Amino acid sequence: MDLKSNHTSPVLTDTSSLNNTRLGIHSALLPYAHNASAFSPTLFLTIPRKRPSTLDDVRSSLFDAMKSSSPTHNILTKEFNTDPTSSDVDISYRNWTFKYPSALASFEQIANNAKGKKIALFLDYDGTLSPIVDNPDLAFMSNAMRAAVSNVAQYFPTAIISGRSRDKVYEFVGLSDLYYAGSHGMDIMGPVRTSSSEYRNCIRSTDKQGKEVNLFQPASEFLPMIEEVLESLIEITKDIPGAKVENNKFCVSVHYRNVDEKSWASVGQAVEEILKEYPRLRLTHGRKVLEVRPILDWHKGKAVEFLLESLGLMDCEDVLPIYVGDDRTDEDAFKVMEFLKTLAMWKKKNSEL
Ligand SMILES: O=P(O)(O)OC[C@H]1O[C@H](O[C@H]2O[C@H](CO)[C@@H](O)[C@H](O)[C@H]2O)[C@H](O)[C@@H](O)[C@@H]1O
Repeated sequence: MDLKSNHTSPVLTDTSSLNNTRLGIHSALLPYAHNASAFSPTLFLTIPRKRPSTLDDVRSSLFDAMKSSSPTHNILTKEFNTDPTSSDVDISYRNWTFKYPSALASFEQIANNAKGKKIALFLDYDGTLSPIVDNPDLAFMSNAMRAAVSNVAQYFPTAIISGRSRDKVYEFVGLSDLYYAGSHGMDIMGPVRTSSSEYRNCIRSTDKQGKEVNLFQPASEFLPMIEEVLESLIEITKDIPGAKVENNKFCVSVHYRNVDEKSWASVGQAVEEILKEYPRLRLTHGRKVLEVRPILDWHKGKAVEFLLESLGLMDCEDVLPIYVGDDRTDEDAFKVMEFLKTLAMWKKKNSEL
């Protein structure tokens, strides 16, 4: 998978005027380009987006999305502490856990698969390293967790991939031996590649310890826009009790965890209202949070690819990347994991022919 020529600028997929959503196909199959116009439309999957007929449709679909991305505590804890055959376990959830069993319960199998392989570890922060708490500013990780991460980083390259700003997540984790990607991968501090295939758009920088690093910020041109939208979001939500706007540098989080459920729709409407003025920004959902980010073909999965490439681990058959995450935004990284696994199996099969 060659990322050499890729990192000039991830594509802008401004689809607002097209009334459809384009999903970039896997980067192994397509080169990035400076701008959207350089992309062949055939390189995208085009998924028609249902046109809502009334304003109420818009409101209720956003509200449904806010509810569905905020699963109840009940569902979240079932897997860990109740009898999975108990009658109140939701069948579709049970089917889901059957298809995707807990990795913790399969630790031995994972360890066996890892034998003889180089592991690269990618960790989400909120809900993975730290517990979910009401106040995002107080989502501290425990000392035991910090020690575990520090320990694992002595053995394997380890990176934190978070929706938070890179500085904030570094402040929480406080470990210098790791790589950090903030803003859902749009702000990566990674290793300097020793090979000749330097990324064109990386900025050579130094980390807090003075070590040379590569900084990759594919959304840097959006910074003024994000700062502007941040101010507007703070203003428009200021009278909704419990709503909280968080500056994540290249994206903005609008939290509704502490908002009365009756007012969730007001939060959604306020955000949509502001976004009408910004067709180059889009909305994604996390755990009781709406996230505003640039319309870039860049996410946590791309950040994982970028770091693997930077570490010189992308084309190696003996590499086992592991990603641990709990949120919708981590799905992008899970898809990359799946793809890399398929690619490795395909390569192995071909080499045996
Ligand atoms: O990618 P992550 O590291 O998982 O970050 C995703 C978002 O996490 C934070 O919000 C979530 O955790 C908060 C603290 O537990 C919780 O109060 C909130 O409801 C959750 O959505 C963070 O505050 C966001 O900015 C991140 O985007």
